[in-house]
Amino acid sequence: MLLRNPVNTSAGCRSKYSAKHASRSLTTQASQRPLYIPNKIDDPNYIRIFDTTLRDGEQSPGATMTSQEKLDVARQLSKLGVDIIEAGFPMSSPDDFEAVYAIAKEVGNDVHPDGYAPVICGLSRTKFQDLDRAWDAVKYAKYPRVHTFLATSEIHMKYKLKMTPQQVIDNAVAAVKHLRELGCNDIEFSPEDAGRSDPAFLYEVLGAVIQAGATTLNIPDTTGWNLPHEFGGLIEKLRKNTSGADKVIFSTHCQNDLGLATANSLAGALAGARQIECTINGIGERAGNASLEEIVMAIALRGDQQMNGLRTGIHPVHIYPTSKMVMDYSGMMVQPHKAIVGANAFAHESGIHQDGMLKNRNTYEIMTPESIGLSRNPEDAGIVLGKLSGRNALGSRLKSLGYDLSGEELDDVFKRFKALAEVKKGISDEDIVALMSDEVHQAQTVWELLDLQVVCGTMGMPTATLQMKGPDGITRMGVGVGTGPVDAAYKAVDSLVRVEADLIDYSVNSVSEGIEALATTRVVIKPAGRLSAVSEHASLGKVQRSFSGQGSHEDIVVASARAYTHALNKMIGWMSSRQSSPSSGSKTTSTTASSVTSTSVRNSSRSAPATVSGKAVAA
Ligand SMILES: CC(=O)SCCNC(=O)CCNC(=O)[C@H](O)C(C)(C)COP(=O)(O)OP(=O)(O)OC[C@H]1O[C@@H](n2cnc3c(N)ncnc32)[C@H](O)[C@@H]1OP(=O)(O)O
Ligand SMILES: CC(C)C(=O)C(=O)O
Ligand SMILES: [Mg+2]
Repeated sequence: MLLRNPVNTSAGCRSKYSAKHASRSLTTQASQRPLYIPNKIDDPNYIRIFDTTLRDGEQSPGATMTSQEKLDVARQLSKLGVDIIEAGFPMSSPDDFEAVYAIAKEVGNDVHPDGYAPVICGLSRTKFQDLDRAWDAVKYAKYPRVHTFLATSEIHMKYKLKMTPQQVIDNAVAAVKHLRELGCNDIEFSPEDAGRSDPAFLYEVLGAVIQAGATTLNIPDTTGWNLPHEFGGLIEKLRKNTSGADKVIFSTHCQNDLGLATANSLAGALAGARQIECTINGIGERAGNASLEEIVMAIALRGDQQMNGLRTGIHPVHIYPTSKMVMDYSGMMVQPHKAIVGANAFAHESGIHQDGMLKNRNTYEIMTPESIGLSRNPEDAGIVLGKLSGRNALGSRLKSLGYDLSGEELDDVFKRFKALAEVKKGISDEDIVALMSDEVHQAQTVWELLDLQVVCGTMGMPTATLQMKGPDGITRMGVGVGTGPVDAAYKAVDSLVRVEADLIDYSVNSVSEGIEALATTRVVIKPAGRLSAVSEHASLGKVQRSFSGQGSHEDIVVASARAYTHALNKMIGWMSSRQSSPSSGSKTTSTTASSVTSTSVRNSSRSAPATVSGKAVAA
């Protein structure tokens, strides 16, 4: 239940959904928002953005939000600058009534310094009881609106409503008149399933509701059936043939069943619609609705050139924080390649694109991430290193990590980078640093893992027993008890090898498919202790020391133990070379390949969660 007098949050208050960057060029659009008059807009190029995330968006299966969450989203939509917030369907439940009511009272009266306050709208069937409830929920807003609808397609009238076309006209007109009698002067009417309705019948229904007092006519393509030219054509025909069309605003409401919701909405706007109904992240019934961020950015970026100067009052810099909030609250995560707000929308993985991005960001980005409120490290240009990356991208990342390489040196690291990227999906900075360490010291076999047996399950602590051949050629047996099977195996290795190491990174990839897939495990370790982590290299200067190891096996624990042993061997080899080098002096630890049995074991990161393809698992 919501408080009747919710605390008003100040516009300047920062939360985790606040935009970190301001976009100069794109925010100025919003400053000339025309004065709100329900049935007309003084600027012929101005498109009203009607956000229905809290109504149609909430109709996405599983996306219901609490009334408190709806209020938070409404506040955020007001920051974003949407013209109309459809806050819910008040008749649907007491909780939804309360949410719409609270949003109307608070957000609907939060007048911004430029005079803007969002219109707060509630949806209603044509039944008087619903209409009364909707009006009661919104009427305290500065600009209240009720949106009523009735289906007009043959199939809906006949099978769903069981009404004749004349009954549909009569009910629609009665609903609009009833709203007028209640004192509502901002009335939206939707002929549901207009996209599959007979246009001639639509002229009749729409003409009748205009006469009864409707101010906005919303044309829903309820089943996402229309193609862009078809939907644009429908808007054009309706504007031309409906009596009184010039006295109202036409609106689009496009569902996304064929993935055409954004294209259809823009086609509608080009044909004269001046309100677009959409949702954050495109959530909504079935395949969703037209996505607000796509529409707004298409108009912001191409409105001048391709849409005769169309514009909106949205502040794009709040798009990303709003998208994130809606994902968090609704539980509906967008796919990585979702336009504008997907995780990959500003990421570049292939070498040719990365090279272009490093030379000029306009080569592959049509907007900046900052313009939609997404912060990105300015140095990395969204570059994600992987199997398809090239030398320029790797060189640039190395540079940002402190290694200035070119020519043969870069070629060398690049070869090993490609080999690693074949088996590991995400290449982290730790991996790159380890590759550099690998270059300055290649592994030699000091300790060899011969056999490993792990006992684990829900009864008792996981225990590992193993056999390893040491630097002296003698085979020894080690035992370890750990929090998980991998931890136990590492403790067993430690019990024999006895060097101080911190585990920095652990990852597992399966390199073949199926239940018997081969697991490739990769670990990155560094010598424990501050001094031993850095040394000088003739051509590279100061080099951060870390050592990677890789191991493959059908058994993930064996693969992990092999990887760890491999990394330890590299580290031991490096330590012994430091000890024998006259320049290494006091920086080296006392541990060498020949003294490994006398040093104590410390591994501060061992209990940290390890990752399997990016997800946390107990090692
Ligand atoms: C295209 C759209 O997105 S439309 C909006 C869809 N959103 C929702 O439905 C969410 C909210 N809905 C609800 O909570 C419930 O459906 C309620 C409270 C509105 C109605 O619940 P109930 O009274 O139990 O009816 P129920 O949902 O089972 O059936 C809908 C009834 O409304 C009728 N109806 C459908 N649309 C309309 C309309 N626009 N105007 C009048 N009646 C309508 C149907 O014909 C059906 O009537 P019947 O009971 O005589 O057969
Ligand atoms: C209520 C109406 C506008 C709707 O959501 C639809 O037809 O898709
Ligand atoms: Mg809809």
